[in-house]
Amino acid sequence: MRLGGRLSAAIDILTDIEARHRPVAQSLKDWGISHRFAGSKDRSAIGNLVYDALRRKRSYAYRMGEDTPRGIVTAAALDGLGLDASELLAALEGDRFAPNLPDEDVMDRFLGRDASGAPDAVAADVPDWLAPKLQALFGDAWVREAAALSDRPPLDLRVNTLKAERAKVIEALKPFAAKASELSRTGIRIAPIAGDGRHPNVQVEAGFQKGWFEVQDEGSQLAAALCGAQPGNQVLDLCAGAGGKTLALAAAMENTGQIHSYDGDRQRLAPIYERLKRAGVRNVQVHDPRADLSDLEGAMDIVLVDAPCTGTGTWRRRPDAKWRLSEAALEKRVAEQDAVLDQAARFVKPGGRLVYVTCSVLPNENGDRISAFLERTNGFVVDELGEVWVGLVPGSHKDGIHRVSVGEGTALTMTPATTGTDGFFVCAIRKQP
Ligand SMILES: C[S@@+](CC[C@H](N)C(=O)[O-])C[C@H]1O[C@@H](n2cnc3c(N)ncnc32)[C@H](O)[C@@H]1O
Repeated sequence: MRLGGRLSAAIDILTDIEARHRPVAQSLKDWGISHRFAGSKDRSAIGNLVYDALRRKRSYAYRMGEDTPRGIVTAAALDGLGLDASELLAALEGDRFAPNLPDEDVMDRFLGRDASGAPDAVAADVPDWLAPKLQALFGDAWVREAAALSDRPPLDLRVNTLKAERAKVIEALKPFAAKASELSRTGIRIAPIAGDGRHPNVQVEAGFQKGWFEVQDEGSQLAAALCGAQPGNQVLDLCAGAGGKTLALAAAMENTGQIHSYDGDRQRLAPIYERLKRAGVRNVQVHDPRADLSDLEGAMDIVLVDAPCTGTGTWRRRPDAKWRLSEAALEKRVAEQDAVLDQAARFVKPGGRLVYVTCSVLPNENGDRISAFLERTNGFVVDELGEVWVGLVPGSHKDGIHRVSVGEGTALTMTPATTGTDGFFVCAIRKQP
């Protein structure tokens, strides 16, 4: 396909997403099924256009002066491919599949204009109702923080230290310019996609098949590391899902002690068995939703609650979720978070810790949930995670991350703008002996 056909496809897919409120991955997949002639490069290029357009939907529409799929896909092409208007039009010449794009002077105006004159929520590329919530957390920096949630994300890997050293994995992934992560000691980073390229499918690499590494955002790796799990510990991963954090904890515990991995949804838990096997993990017991966990009550050194959340911290990877999120969905998540915190508390042993994690940056889902929990539950105090962070991350400074005062302690919020990771919140609360 030439660029014209790719642009037309991206416009069709965006129109479908908007008309039918469909997840972007689903729309792209359906398009692929009904256009089997399109090659993998075409699919990635179309995917980039659609994702970029969704990431910056409002600021692109403002700068282009046109809030239509055509307007924002054109913006994504100019921005993402680094073309000027005449280069874009020249690339479409004689292409009968090319869409009818905005005029050249409109494109020139787009390129000459940033979104600084726009209302804050437009420049930040967020729905209006979320602006006050983000402002409450980030203060004057909120537009910059929110805008960074619209960047293309890197591809992050976690080295499975049960099977390989980081240098060995980096060497194996040399063709992809893989580099040691800046913050996570077990992390490897492959830079964000440039232009119309794509990330390598690292899961077909021999190293992946051998269990040397997992795909895991650096923020998720750090959230697991902040649990401070030690060899020999007893740990309950209460919202284990497909096991991303379970695997990281198992490696930190050097395959000793015991991790109990549970999830309320059997479907989400299903991939964990295969992943544990590939990673060579032997200290995990998986409990399906029917399991009786009462034997674990009052016995855990660490209970990890990787809570169900709105996922605002992952908007770089799932930009469509940003526009689908509603106040009702947020309220539903908040209720689930309160319930799962109450459920978790009874498993913590005296002197043990409950570590609460979300991949959201919204205070309602984060510090507010812990404050509410402390109000209705006796005997827990919030740890000082700021110092733990400095100890964990080589060369870091305590101002390199958002510290959030909760109760008498400090929780942390990671963001693309500050830590270069997805957005994550981590708070550790200790059960008093
Ligand atoms: C953020 S995801 C977990 C991701 C996973 N820990 C990882 O690192 O890959 C949240 C999970 O919580 C589960 N969940 C929600 N409410 C729950 C509850 N009350 N008890 C146990 N699991 C719950 C959901 O099924 C979902 O899999």
